[in-house]
Amino acid sequence: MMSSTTAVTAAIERVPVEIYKGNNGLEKVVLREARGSSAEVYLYGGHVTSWKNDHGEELLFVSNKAIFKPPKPIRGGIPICFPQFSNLGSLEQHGFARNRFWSIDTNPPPSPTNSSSKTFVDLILKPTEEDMKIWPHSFEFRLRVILRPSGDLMLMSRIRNTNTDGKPFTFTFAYHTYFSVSDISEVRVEGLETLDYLDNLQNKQRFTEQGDAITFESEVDKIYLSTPTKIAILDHEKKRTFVIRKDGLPDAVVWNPWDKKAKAMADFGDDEYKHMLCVEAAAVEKPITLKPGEEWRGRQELSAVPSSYCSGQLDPQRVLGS
Ligand SMILES: O=P(O)(O)OC[C@H]1O[C@@H](O)[C@H](O)[C@@H](O)[C@@H]1O
Repeated sequence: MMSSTTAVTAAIERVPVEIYKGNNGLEKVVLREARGSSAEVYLYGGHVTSWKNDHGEELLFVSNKAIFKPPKPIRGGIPICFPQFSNLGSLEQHGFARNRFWSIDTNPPPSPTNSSSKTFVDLILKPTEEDMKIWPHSFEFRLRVILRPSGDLMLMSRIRNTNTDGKPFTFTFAYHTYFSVSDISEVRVEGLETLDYLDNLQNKQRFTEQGDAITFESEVDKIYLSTPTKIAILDHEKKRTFVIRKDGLPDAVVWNPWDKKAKAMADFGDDEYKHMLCVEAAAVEKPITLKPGEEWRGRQELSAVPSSYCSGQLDPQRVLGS
């Protein structure tokens, strides 16, 4: 549903941000690059719901049954998990940032990472009085979503402790990215082999990954620890490779609910598990603590590149090398 467009310009040179009414009238920002790529970000959740390449192909998965209605988070895209990942604390699952209304930050402090890209939006989340009843801390969470001329999508988060009571706070975090894949049984993940992980399906027990590459034939819910800064998702059928580059986010969660859990989720189609995979750049094992005035940064950059390889013959260096 596309209706009124508003141009928001800032002092810096940039492409004006387009704002539309999206599903259920919720506002979304649309970013477009000259070569044809695009991205959409809902203010509800600060949530990227679409990332398309130059050919207009959607690269993120969003469920056909996704509920675009507060307080339910949107099923798919890139939910932001903050200030708590999963159920690792007293807050609701994955924290509250994904079901709060963010604002456009028209006057963000300078950021060193945006020298060349002009297509981006700055969002900000600050806690309400109600939020502070459940998490008694004052913070400013700035999220910049950048679409590069190449079509790469970058998310950069800056979280600042603005407590005036002198108290530090501690949080865990994830970019809960749902990648769109042709067929989960044709997908492999590279970059996590031989690493330790906590298995959410086995009481978060710690194991060491043994296989050459990670492939999928049943439910998976693992938190890989101290992961490299690059991870690749190879979609054999689609001949597409996603590359995740991350910074400040040592862990990587890999999740697919598979058939049984899919059926139990109201906002997820019974067979949709075949067409998605979550690989989530995260900071989980070692929670982050900020003193008043301190700021944390966590960044992920996503690329989608054509891949032509024969299963089992991939040289990981070719994908993961810079
Ligand atoms: O249904 P939610 O709250 O969006 O969570 C989906 C999944 O998110 C993953 O990150 C967790 O590891 C899983 O345990 C969880 O089931």
